[in-house]
This record gives sequence, structure tokens and C-alpha cells, in this order.
Amino acid sequence: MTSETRVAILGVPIDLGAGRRGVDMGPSAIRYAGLSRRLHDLGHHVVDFGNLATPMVETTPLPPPDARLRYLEPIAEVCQRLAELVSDIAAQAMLPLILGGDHSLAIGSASGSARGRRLGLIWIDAHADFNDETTTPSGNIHGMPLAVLTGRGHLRLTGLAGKTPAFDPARVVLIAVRDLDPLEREALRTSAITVFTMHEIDRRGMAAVMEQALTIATRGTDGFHLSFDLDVVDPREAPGVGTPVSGGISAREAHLAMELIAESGALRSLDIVEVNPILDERNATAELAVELALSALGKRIL
Ligand SMILES: NC(=[NH2+])NCCC[C@H](N)C(=O)O
Repeated sequence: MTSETRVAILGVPIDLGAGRRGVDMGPSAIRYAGLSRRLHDLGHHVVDFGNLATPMVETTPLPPPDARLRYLEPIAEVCQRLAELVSDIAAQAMLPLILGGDHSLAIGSASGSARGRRLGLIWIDAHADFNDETTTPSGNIHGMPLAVLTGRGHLRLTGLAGKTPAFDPARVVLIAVRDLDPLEREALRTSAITVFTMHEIDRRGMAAVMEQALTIATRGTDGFHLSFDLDVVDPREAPGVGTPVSGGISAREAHLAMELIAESGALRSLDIVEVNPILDERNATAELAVELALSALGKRIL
């Protein structure tokens, strides 16, 4: 039996933070895969707030080729509005479920959720998204949100929670990472973030890793925000993502992680990001995204 949650769906169709087009169609693809109806069938009260208005590449001035923070202004503006909305939704005792969109949007969603409360952060992703303008090889802001949320990055982005850092690095866990840029790796090594790479998952198993992750994210906190990038799943099972990396977790391991998150009872808000329908195979990745959201919100086989 799942306990009824009031779930607020919010789409953020943005791809300005990514180097490749297409993840702006993610919210549509995930809705088309039946998200709202299936959450309702699971016993939740679901309200779809529609999509946040977002600028698109075609109507936004092109950043200079050497930009270290591509599309900073439009992304900061979207994240600011998103933070307001997520904070309002959370204040109404609803659980915000944010559909992406590229991962830069987590700067807004996680900051908004962390306003006025002390949250842990669980980041499940093939990448660490721990670059800043001095370490980024691409200038793409979707490679930076975890750095921003732990206090490192441009001032337009780091203050959206009303406190900096939005999250205490000691309460932040990064899971299933397997692709780091050289300077990003150094920054991660000296941070207080707990990192479980693919190596730890292979070695100790997802259940043991998640158990420890949940302890870290919930100790002394009011719960946690989950940011889930579909590219964490192996591209054989999740081909429709913007930046695929081979050697990922299986869909089963992803489900196990989500089920343990649901069992913790401490999930306060979540993002499901980086679904790219252009690269997908008959919407399989969006369908997986829906299945995983259901697991995170209490779906059980028996
Ligand atoms: N959310 C993502 N898909 N991030 C990919 C980041 C790739 C690379 N590390 C960069 O900073 O450009």
C-alpha cells in the first residue's frame, strides 16, 4: 500500500544548458508515457501545473563561442522562477515532481525546495555536474548544477535558495558517477560530498550504497531532494539522453534505488531530467522515466 501523496508535476522544457538540442521535449515525452494517470492509479493525488515558460535557442542571442557560462542570463532567469514555484508548491504540502529539460534546471528546483528548510541532496547521474566557469570544458551549465547547489559558481545562480550554499556538502551524495572532467574530478576529491562511483556500486551493490546514501542525506535534515538524470542508466536501456556514457547502471538497479528512496519516507521533491526524445527509441527512455518515478513514489510489485 502506498500512502497518498499530493504530487505536483511541473515541466521545464529547457535545453539551453546542454550542448545538444532535444531535451526540451522531455516533459512532453514523459507526460505522453502516462505519468499523471499512472501516479493517480497508484493512489496519489496528482496536479499537473503544466510547463514553466522557457526561452528557446531560436529566440535567444547566441553566446560567444568561447563563453564559459553559456546562456547564463536566460538560465538564471528560468531557475529563479522555478525556485519560487517549487518553494510555493512545497509550502502547500505538495511534493514537486519536475520534468526536464537539461540538468541546469536543478539549480532552480533544488534551491526552491531547500528554501526555509534543511534538506539533504541525492544526485543520481553518470556525470558529477560539478564544474564551474573555471573548470568546464564545454561552458554548458548543465555540467554545473551540483557545484552551484553546494556553493561554488556564479552569483546569479548560487543564491536562489535564500542561503549559500543551498545544501551542506556533508549532506550531499552523488551516486553512479562514471564520467568526470579532469579539473572537476579534483574539485570533487577535495569537497565534502560523498561520492559512490560505478566502482562502489559494482563492488558493494546498489542496496548497500543506497542505505548509506540515505543515512547521509537524512541525518539531521528535514528530508532530501532527489535529482535523477536518465543518463545514469546504461544507454542500452536508456538511449534517449543528451550525453550518453556506456557502462551505466541497469534499469533494475535504478528501480532498486528508487524503491529504497520511497521506503525512506524522506523524499521531499524530485527532478527527472535529460530525456532526449530525438535520440530515443519509440519513447522507451521516457517510459522508463515514468516507471522510475512510480517506484520513487511507492510502486511495489506485491
Ligand atoms: N547533466 C549532464 N548531462 N551533464 C553533462 C556534463 C558533461 C561535461 N562534464 C560538461 O561539463 O560539459
